[in-house]
Amino acid sequence: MQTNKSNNFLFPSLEHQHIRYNPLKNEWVLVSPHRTRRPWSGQVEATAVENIPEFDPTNPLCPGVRRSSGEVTPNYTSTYVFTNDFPALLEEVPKPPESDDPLFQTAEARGTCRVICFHPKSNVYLCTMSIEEVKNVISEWINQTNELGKKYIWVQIFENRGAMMGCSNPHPHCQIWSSSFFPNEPKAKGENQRIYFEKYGKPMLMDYMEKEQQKQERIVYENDEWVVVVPYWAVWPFETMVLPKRHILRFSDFDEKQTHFLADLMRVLVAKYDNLFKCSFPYSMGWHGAPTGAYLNSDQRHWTFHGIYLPPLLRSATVKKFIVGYELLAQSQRDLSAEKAAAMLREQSNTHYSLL
Ligand SMILES: O=C1CCN([C@@H]2O[C@H](COP(=O)(O)O)[C@@H](O)[C@H]2O)C(=O)N1
Repeated sequence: MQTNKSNNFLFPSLEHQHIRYNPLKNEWVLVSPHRTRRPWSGQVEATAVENIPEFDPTNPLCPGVRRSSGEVTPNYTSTYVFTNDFPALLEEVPKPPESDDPLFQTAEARGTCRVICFHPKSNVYLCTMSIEEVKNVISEWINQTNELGKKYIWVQIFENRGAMMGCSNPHPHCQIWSSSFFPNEPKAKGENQRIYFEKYGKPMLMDYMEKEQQKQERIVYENDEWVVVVPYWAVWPFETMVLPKRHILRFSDFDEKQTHFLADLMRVLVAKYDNLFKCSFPYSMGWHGAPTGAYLNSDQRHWTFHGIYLPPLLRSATVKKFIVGYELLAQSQRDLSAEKAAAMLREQSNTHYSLL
């Protein structure tokens, strides 16, 4: 069996097109590194103005301001959680009618949606908050997962950062949507991790993390407890995945060290992202772990808790990748290789440019 090095010599995957397999999703992505030389004459977005005030008396996520529900946001001093006034899921709804037509199936969808404010000030963010303040956010994520996970099989924590991601409010915050049904993305990941575990006897993402540490080709940053890579099968140019060095299934498995070092990693990762193009790097991010609710009493050892960052920027603060055309009709495609994207992020300072 040829070693990876000789394969790279015979087929330098940083130069020639090829497809890469994503074992988590059981999908392939087309990689066309030769295309990075093409001239760019596409759309350019205006960069967001970054003069966010510390307090906005009209922003309902700020302490003391009235929300759409009529409730007044308290003068919170750390994190603050409230039920979304415009939720996509409600807790109590009538069941939809059964159907025996295989082409017209409906099923029940119950849940609850919450908003978590990271900090009382609007002009701070994870990369400029103290590590203790970021640990408060992680502790809130653990609390919410424990509470909502008792009732719902899926608790999706996610953050849309920046207007480019449709974020409707500049105050540092994220959302939680918990549901009575198992959403498509994590359900597919769970199935592929189970198949791998049954075949190889180890959790897929723990094997993957160990091999990425041996290869040292796509690591962006690591500390005592976590490693962040641009995954071998990444789709978005600077997509990253956060992996634990000790096997855990969910937020509820965290110990103090994992909380501390995840806070460290998140501050460094966002600083690197923002340093790349000297802007507040837009992204959607979230966490996937073993399902909860009824699944809490079943064997979920095939799962590995991990984080996903999905940023759209491609070449500058104003040039983004579009998932359109071939990528919607055929399959995902990227030009910049995962290895080059990882090197570009790795080379960035661990300290946010606004603090340098
Ligand atoms: O008074 C308000 C303002 C915003 N919100 C909610 O805050 C959320 C802000 O999150 P986004 O910026 O990701 O859209 C959004 O889902 C919106 O519904 C309230 O629940 N009440």
